[in-house]
Amino acid sequence: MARIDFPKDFVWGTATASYQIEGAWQEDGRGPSIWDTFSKTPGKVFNGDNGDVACDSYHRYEEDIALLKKLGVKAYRFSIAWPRIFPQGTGEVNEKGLDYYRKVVDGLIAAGIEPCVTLYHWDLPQALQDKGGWDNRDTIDAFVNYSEVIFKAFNGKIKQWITFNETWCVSFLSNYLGLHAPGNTDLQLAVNVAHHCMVAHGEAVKKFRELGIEGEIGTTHNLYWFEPYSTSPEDAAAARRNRAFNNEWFMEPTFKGTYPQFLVDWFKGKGAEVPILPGDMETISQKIDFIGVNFYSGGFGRYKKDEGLFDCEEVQVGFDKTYMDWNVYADGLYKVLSWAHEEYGDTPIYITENGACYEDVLTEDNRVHDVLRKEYFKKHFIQCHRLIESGVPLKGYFAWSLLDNFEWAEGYRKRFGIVYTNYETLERYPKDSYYFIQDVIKNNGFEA
Ligand SMILES: CO[C@H](O)c1c[n+]2c([nH]1)[C@H](O)[C@@H](O)[C@H](O)[C@H]2CO
Repeated sequence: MARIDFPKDFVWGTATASYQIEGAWQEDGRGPSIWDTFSKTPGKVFNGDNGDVACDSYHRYEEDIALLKKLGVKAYRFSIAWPRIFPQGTGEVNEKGLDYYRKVVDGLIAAGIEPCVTLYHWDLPQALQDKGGWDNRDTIDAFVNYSEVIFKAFNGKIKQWITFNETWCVSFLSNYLGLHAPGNTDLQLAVNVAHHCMVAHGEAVKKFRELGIEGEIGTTHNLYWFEPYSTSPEDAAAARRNRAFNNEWFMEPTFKGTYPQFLVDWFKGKGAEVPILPGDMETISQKIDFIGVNFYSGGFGRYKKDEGLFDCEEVQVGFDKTYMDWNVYADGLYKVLSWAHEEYGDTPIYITENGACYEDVLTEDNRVHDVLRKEYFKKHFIQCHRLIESGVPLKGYFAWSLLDNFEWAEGYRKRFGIVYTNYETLERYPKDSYYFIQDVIKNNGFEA
């Protein structure tokens, strides 16, 4: 058995998001978000599930903080619900909304846990969507206004700031594939949304710097490792398009201030062009202090004419699968972050999400023996260690997720938590994976 030891300043954490855990959807002045609308649109979410109650963390946040403290994490990543702060997206600040997050942040700090806050994890105020949402450039200013209120309210308390969670999901998953809120299926619209979200990210970074807010700011992109099935040029080109759709389309603007030209041309051929205004690319590529990467899986693809958006079909090569039918491809984590480091330089990296969904069974004595999830984490921790040993500036890891929670279009049937949530009683029960991670954090390593 080989000993795997992490640097003493390595940040172990877990992650959640507002709409997925808070519930209290109409409490204390919260306005409706696009996920309230989408989840209550018949056929959009499994079983008609919605976030009205979720894990009720709005009322049970102290239980969550106690679980985090017992777990031994150094940091906790959560998101702030814009509709709690500005029920109509802009206008007057809803102080009661801010009060909730003041209690969470103060509770975390009292427990010795660093709050790491995502400003936008998909719950756009519906009132802004009614005016075009991210397709409307006015939403950029609304986001900066909202961000400024949060920056000022928590300056000195929150030290790690993430502007957006997964602009790929906000744009292509939600506005081209139509699987997430608001559920559009238009490529040009999705390209507009992606661009405007990245401009909004850059404008928020500028505001953060202008205000002299303490701490570090970055953004989180979901990176997917995707390789050609064969060495044929057709497979290589097809796989590169598919990978770039997820990775380069967002990382290039963020770090190089340009879009990958081969994909710009490809989208142009599909009738979609990027609505760049003068100054946009400089704004998007504002220097950031870290990059958050969400990694779950990867795969192989080959050329197949007229298959999907990129003439590319995924090829099954025998990976084990999670309950989301995602490949368990831990080496992909090493490959994608090595690639990102090589391509985009030495900006510190945090894995802001990594985890797995399996069919969990709660035993009579309220235990969950989630062997497969433990194995998933162990495999990915080893790859984290390989990355650190290889000189990649990997500074921390946030397990997704602290709790079983509202898994978007999959509703509550898909569980990612290291803590089991009983949705009838809202009781929380740590799973075996929780105790595994607790031990890894305590020893800052493990026997591989
Ligand atoms: C392809 O996976 C994505 O990177 C991804 C996976 N996940 C995410 N993004 C979101 O950030 C979370 O809100 C989800 O709950 C979580 C699990 O589905």
